[in-house]
Amino acid sequence: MAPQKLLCLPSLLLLLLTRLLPQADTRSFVVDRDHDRFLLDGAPFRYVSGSLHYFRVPRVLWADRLFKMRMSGLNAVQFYVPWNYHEPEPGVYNFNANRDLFAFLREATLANLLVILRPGPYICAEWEMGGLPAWLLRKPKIHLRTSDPDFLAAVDSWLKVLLPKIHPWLYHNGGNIISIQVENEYGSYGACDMSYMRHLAGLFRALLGDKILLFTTDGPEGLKCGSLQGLYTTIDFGPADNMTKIFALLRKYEPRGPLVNSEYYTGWLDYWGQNHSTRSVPAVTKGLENMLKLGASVNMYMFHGGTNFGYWNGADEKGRFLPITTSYDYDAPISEAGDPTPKLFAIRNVISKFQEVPLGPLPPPSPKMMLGPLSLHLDGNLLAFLDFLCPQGPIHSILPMTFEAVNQDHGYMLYRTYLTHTVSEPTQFWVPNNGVHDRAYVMVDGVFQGVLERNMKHNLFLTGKKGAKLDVLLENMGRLSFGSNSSDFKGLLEPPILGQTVLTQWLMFPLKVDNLVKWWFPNQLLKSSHPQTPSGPTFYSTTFPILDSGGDTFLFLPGWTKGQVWINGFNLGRYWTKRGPQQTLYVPRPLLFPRGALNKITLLELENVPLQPQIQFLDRPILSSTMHKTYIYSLSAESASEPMELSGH
Ligand SMILES: CCCCNC(=S)N1C[C@H](O)[C@@H](O)[C@@H](O)[C@H]1CO
Repeated sequence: MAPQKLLCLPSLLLLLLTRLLPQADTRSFVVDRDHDRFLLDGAPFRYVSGSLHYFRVPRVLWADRLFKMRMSGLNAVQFYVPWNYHEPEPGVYNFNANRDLFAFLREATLANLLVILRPGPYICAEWEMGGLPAWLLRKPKIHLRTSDPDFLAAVDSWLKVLLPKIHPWLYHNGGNIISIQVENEYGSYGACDMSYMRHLAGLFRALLGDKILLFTTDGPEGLKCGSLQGLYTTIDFGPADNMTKIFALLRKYEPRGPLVNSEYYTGWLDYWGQNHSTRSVPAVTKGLENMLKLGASVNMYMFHGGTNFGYWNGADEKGRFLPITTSYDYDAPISEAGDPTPKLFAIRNVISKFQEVPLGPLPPPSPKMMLGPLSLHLDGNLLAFLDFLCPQGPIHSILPMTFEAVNQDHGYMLYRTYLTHTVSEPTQFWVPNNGVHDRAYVMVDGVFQGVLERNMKHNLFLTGKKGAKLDVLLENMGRLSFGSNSSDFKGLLEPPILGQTVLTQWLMFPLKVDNLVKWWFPNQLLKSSHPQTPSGPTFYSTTFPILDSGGDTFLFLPGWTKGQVWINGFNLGRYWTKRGPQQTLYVPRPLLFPRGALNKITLLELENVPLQPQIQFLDRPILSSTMHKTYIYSLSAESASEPMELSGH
């Protein structure tokens, strides 16, 4: 509990606590270089930690997840602080509700977990732009993660708000934060700008004082540019890596002091369109045991992955642009739905060989709910709602502008132009220099024509009369979170070409889809909207009650193609049934209204809907299959029976 909170306790309890708790002035967490170990309050200490990202778990579930981590035998929790989650606009800060970092710190204290904090400012984490706010790119020439004055000015302004708030939570001040990481795997970034790292180290030291342990984390190949005199050097690697070789390399940078693996990978991330990643239990536990035998301190990345709700997923570029999936299950010891897995029990068993594990059972898996199939009704094509999606009206420019140039950070923007001449023969429509960032849904006079995608060869041929409306809906699939030295601008980065004609004179409509879905569909519009053929960007919805007490559930969208889902106004994230490997979206029980009230689900389908626009809620996730067929799970009392194949899709 933060020190200032102690003061509101009844005086007798306060007196008792101050007798029991080590006094702030005797609290310490230091490196003992004589014996290659940490000391906590003067006693030898080794942390066995796990990563849990509060920004990927609804606040109401934080205590549950942290309790399970403690019961697994962990004595610390490690997490990042995403800058873009807390400063949505320059100078505007949000530490409320699901973004209440300090409530999470309190929950970690109550779970008797120490904290290893990683405030970046860059965090990677498969998070949108690696945690950096997209508004930085409103200065297009900014050089991220360097001593570029524009970048440093924004970093200083943010850290001068965040770090003073963190100060009271430092362990020696009575809080639970034992160490703080500066930047993140800086050695993996091409810039290698040491004045930037020195600037950060100086700022952290100035704002946090000289007692807190500051450290860096890098992969083996990044130690040269990622480590810095005065910051304790730690490393990250996974079960398949050669621990002996890597720790020997680390010793070149930290000849004395405890060995630390700050990210021991228990699983791995998933990309849309790639196979689901897993790491085997024996491999993970063997590597963990070997490190603990060496006396190393270890943080398991991830211990609980959670979900990339909304538009928060990031992306990687490995030959081509690869957006991260909505699920961040990570094949972690605690599943995306918060359930203990066999991997957790195996890890708990290893930890018990080295230190006390709390007595008592792990909570069982949470209750799960099945529901449906539910039929959705057509609300109307996206274009029918344009005035409500862009109430301030369009921005005009001869050439198309990026999302960042019109202050639109996430989601969708509509680009509109008019044909200056009739195109009677099918004519190729394309964007030079791979300029579609990231997916474009093309319509002529409201009729869906097809899709263009970043890094993908798409041939799209159009016809249209002079004066016809050419609409291009651009989807931002999430900004690069790793590696790229260049900024990941979104939108139409080049003017599209139709045949031999460069198309100019564009209207840009930044779309506030969440506001429309969250607050209201204009009911009078629903009656008057003339639902065209249900293809292209289209809204569907329905309402439904849950049965008995309900439970966690997994939204299954058989036959749908790709889009976004909201439940009771909460942006659940992206689905891409057609591409996989994720086929279901995790729906935490607290998002649903109790029995007797009606829940509302809204879909924005971007391409094509199934012949029967139905959805289902299953009692289990499907994270590793690319469905080329349409399945409907026949409902049965005990659980989803084998899927019944309906039709090819
Ligand atoms: C495929 C390259 C991914 C780069 N990220 C790597 S190596 N990782 C290290 C990084 O520090 C962490 O934030 C996570 O991003 C993790 C992968 O889950």
